[in-house]
Amino acid sequence: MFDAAVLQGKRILVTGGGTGLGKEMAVGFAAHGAHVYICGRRKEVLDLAVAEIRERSRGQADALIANVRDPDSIEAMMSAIWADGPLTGLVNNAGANFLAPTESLSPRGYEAIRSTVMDGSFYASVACGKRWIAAGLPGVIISNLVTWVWTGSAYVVPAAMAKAAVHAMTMSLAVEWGPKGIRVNAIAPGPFPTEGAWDKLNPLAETGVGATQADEVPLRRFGKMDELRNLLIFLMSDGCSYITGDTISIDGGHHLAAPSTFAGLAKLSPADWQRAREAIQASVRKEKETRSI
Ligand SMILES: CCCCCCCCC/C=C/C(=O)SCCNC(=O)CCNC(=O)[C@H](O)C(C)(C)COP(=O)(O)OP(=O)(O)OC[C@H]1O[C@@H](n2cnc3c(N)ncnc32)[C@H](O)[C@@H]1OP(=O)(O)O
Ligand SMILES: NC(=O)C1=CN([C@@H]2O[C@H](COP(=O)(O)OP(=O)(O)OC[C@H]3O[C@@H](n4cnc5c(N)ncnc54)[C@H](OP(=O)(O)O)[C@@H]3O)[C@@H](O)[C@H]2O)C=CC1
Repeated sequence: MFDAAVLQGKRILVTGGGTGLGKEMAVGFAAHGAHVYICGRRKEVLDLAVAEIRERSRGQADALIANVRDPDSIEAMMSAIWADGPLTGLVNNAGANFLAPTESLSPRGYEAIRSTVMDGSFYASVACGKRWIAAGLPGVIISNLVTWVWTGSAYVVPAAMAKAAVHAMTMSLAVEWGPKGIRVNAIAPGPFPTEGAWDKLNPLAETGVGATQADEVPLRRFGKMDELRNLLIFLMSDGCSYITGDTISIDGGHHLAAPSTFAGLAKLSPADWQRAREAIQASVRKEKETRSI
């Protein structure tokens, strides 16, 4: 879909790029000419991921250990990267989440998710942004959100709240940093099964509902990693130079068919629809009989 050199010369950090969606994005960036950096909290996982990214992309990849919940750890990572040259792009991808009834969450449980998603995205964005601004360089920030920024979601309330905060950051920084040549966008994926997410969000047969079910997606399937890569490569490329401040869904229409909509009516037969129509019309007739004008 893209020229193999479309990201030549780019230097892109993907937080949480040692696993799941972040690793898949990193493969796409590196295969299209970028030097990718990934970070996370597990050295062995990162080392294996770097080897895999290099092999699958035939491109350049390096890893740094960093905890996005800790601003000092982010600063140390950025200093180490900048010592070899400035980044051109950042993907705020590191995330944390688990299913839990909200009334059961302790302050520490809430804090673990909020600090990873909201604080981590803020600290990493500012660490890059201040360096780009000081050097008069352009830059691109993309945050990996979820469609809950529009719909919310029960049983994952801290994650929905924190992602919504990063959605607000995206719109706000796009305006503040636009005049400095920094584009700030986000993506809102629907279900792309990964071990990390499914372990936390679909741990039992009984937890397989709506959010993690392919048959609730209008396109009737999960997302594919190539589809995710195509969007990320485009958003990161110079060809995307007039898009900023946007959060783009990539979910097969999932959030538009959310449980809060009438999506479940897909199961009605033509005979059911006929009975529904008769019932509605009967109600309208009854109301009409009592109209005064
Ligand atoms: C549209 C559809 C798209 C389809 C669906 C896809 C949706 C995508 C949206 C987002 C998805 C993701 O981010 S998926 C990414 C999933 N990957 C991850 O989560 C990786 C990172 N996760 C982690 O680091 C850990 O899992 C996490 C627990 C969050 C933090 O680890 P820590 O070591 O910091 O924390 P711990 O000390 O273990 O725990 C901190 C507190 O949290 C509490 N806690 C931990 N697990 C708990 C649980 N299950 N229920 C209640 N409370 C829990 C503990 O009791 C502690 O509180 P006290 O008892 O008070 O001390
Ligand atoms: N899979 C899906 O269907 C969807 C996923 N998303 C988003 O995609 C992103 C990736 O999720 P996914 O790949 O599925 O899940 P993973 O669990 O595989 O990815 C999460 C990554 O974040 C890293 N991470 C977590 N906490 C920290 C931290 N404090 N500092 C540094 N790195 C950290 C983890 O590494 P480590 O633990 O080693 O630090 C891990 O590599 C998340 O933001 C998620 O919300 C959005 C919508 C749908």
